[in-house]
Amino acid sequence: MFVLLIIAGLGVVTLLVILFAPHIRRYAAGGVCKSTARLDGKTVLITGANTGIGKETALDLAIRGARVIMACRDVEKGEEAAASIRATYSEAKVEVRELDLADTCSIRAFAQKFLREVNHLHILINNAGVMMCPYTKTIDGFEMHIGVNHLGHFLLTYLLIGLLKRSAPARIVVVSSLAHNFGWIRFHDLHSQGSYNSGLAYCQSKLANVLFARELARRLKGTNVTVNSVHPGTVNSDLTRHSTLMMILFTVFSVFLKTPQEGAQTSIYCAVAEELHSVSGKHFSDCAPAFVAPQGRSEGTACKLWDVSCELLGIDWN
Ligand SMILES: NC(=O)C1=CN([C@@H]2O[C@H](COP(=O)(O)OP(=O)(O)OC[C@H]3O[C@@H](n4cnc5c(N)ncnc54)[C@H](OP(=O)(O)O)[C@@H]3O)[C@@H](O)[C@H]2O)C=CC1
Ligand SMILES: CC1=C(/C=C/C(C)=C/C=C/C(C)=C/C=O)C(C)(C)CCC1
Repeated sequence: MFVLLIIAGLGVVTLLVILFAPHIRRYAAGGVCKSTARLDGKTVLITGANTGIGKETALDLAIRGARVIMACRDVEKGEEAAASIRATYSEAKVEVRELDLADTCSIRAFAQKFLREVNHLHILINNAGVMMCPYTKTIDGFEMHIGVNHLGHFLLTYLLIGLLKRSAPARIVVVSSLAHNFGWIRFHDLHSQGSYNSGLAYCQSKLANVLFARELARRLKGTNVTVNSVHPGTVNSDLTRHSTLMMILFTVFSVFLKTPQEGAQTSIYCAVAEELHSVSGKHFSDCAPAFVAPQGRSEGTACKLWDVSCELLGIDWN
């Protein structure tokens, strides 16, 4: 009897989901960037642009007329993505360059070539990310989440900040997550050598993204280079590739999740919206200002993280 009731309940829920699917989809899609701003003559750099949110961001900004440089660790995958963008929009000015954020030599080589060959950079989107991977270290010995999601982008931004300032007005968008709410910066064990939890390591790195954006905004005051962080929403992308459970959940509940195109809206909004021209150091979700957890608002933590990041990367960024 009990089993029959459960089966009947599940049946009713499934039927309701099917019936209301269009409404659920519309609600799940979240905010849309309504700006029609053109980017002709502007240069954009997007990390992790071969798939998911990064690829959709690249497509949108290319349609607005920008020259879009897609920084990808796998050039072959990057070229496939660029080809599919060109297939959608034949005039897209997209190009692929190799960048592995898990290797500081690759980041330095990328930046060196970039500075030699590209004269302007108006929009930098720090989008690439890994989530819940098994314990791994980057080439330089950093735990993978903090290494790629935070330190890799920190170094990249440091190397390109001069160009961004010279190209001002310029914008930096840091793709963080709601997951920053559940993170702490574990200064005593930043690389999780004592204990490792893949979920918490991801949350720590996403909190680091929020703190980096706020601290960088403070330091960039008066330069006409702004920086904001973003939560894209819960997006059905390859991000779940390291967690079978998340992959199953995201597939089963896909109707409730954003598509990568919907997930790209807030990044696009922060990159182009006219009303944000002088807004800096803020966090956005669904193309609107969003809540930042108390640990993401701590100036002391942001400052300490900045110093620790410089020390780990062997750079002097004041
Ligand atoms: N999907 C979601 O629900 C949410 C996503 N986010 C954030 O959005 C951003 C984009 O994620 P999403 O599009 O969903 O995920 P995807 O997994 O689809 O895309 C991640 C991108 O990052 C790239 N990447 C991973 N490691 C490296 C590296 N070492 N060097 C260079 N590039 C790398 C991937 O390249 P490759 O394909 O070669 O692995 C891929 O292009 C991430 O920062 C993520 O944390 C935040 C909240 C929710
Ligand atoms: C609990 C739960 C879900 C929600 C998952 C969420 C909310 C995931 C958020 C992931 C983020 C924010 C990742 C990147 O930063 C699903 C899948 C709807 C299925 C039903 C159970």
